[in-house]
Amino acid sequence: MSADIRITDSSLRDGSHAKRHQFTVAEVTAVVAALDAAGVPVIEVTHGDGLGGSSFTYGLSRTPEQELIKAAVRTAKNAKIAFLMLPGIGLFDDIRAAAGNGATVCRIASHCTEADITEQHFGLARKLGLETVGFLMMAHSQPPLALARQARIMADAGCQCVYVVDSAGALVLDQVGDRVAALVAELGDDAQVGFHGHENLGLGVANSVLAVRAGAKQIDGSTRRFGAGAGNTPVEAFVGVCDKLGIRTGIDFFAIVDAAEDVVRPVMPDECKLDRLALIMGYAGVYSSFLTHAFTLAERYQVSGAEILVRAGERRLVGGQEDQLIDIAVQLSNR
Ligand SMILES: CC[C@H](O)CC(=O)C(=O)O
Ligand SMILES: [Mn+2]
Repeated sequence: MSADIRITDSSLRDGSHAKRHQFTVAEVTAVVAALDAAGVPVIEVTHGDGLGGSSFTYGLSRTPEQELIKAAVRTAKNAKIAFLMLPGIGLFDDIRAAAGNGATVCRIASHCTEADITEQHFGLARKLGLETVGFLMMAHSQPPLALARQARIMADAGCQCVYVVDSAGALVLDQVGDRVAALVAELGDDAQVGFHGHENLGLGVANSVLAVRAGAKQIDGSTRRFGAGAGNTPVEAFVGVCDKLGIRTGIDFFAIVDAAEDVVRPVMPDECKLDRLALIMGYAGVYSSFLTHAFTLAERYQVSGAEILVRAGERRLVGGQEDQLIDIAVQLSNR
């Protein structure tokens, strides 16, 4: 069946944050088999913070991510396997290794004002024959035209689809449509536009529909919302909504619903909940992957996780500044 949009499932990458990076080969194999059978066209597999993310700062992986990528490639019959990398966390050699292990979609992420740090990485990925996707993270923090200018930098560097990434789950409805439309107008036929949503204000599906209406051709989600914060746009709900709206995804609704319940849920440590901390992240515009760090620090320093996140929002912290969460927790405990 041909599709109007392409969905990338990020459960095995964004979900890695919620899993504290403890995936096993058996879990990845089971999830990839189920998603592939349901018709998911692209499955992302990497440490939550991308290639090279396994570290004290971001959390050590249980299984080397290249082993997980190999298992995913071995298992998928039709789906392409994607990986994420953040320049400075991962290195060129990590991209080469992922390509050598059979991944074919290279997703390079930067904070949404810093697209120029991705230029060399897109160049390398294209040289290796990889399909390229760019992530403009924390997209709520910049207005549409500023984002579009950053998208142009990525497209000129060889990126084939630039994503508006709502890392904090802070964007609300038209704020998504306006940003996607600005990128579509800027990029024209030079690159597609995508949208990556988080559920922190409960809007992942609605925001993704507005992204499609504004011209997005690629949409991210995670089955059972298995992602950072309150999780990502739930793929199974989004597929059901698309079916009803006549937007073809190529994914079988009943098969993805079964995969969510029978295969993905058992791999998750807990449901990704729309609870107090997740809501605060969406409201205050805080990077979703800070959630597990806030939990750990709240316990270690006997302070409020909610207050850590509110202060992180006030400081306008971006991905990569996880160590400042420690500073906030220490200040709160000395108070
Ligand atoms: C650390 C990378 C980050 O989790 C990428 C992403 O999914 C987002 O910004 O939402
Ligand atoms: Mn995310």
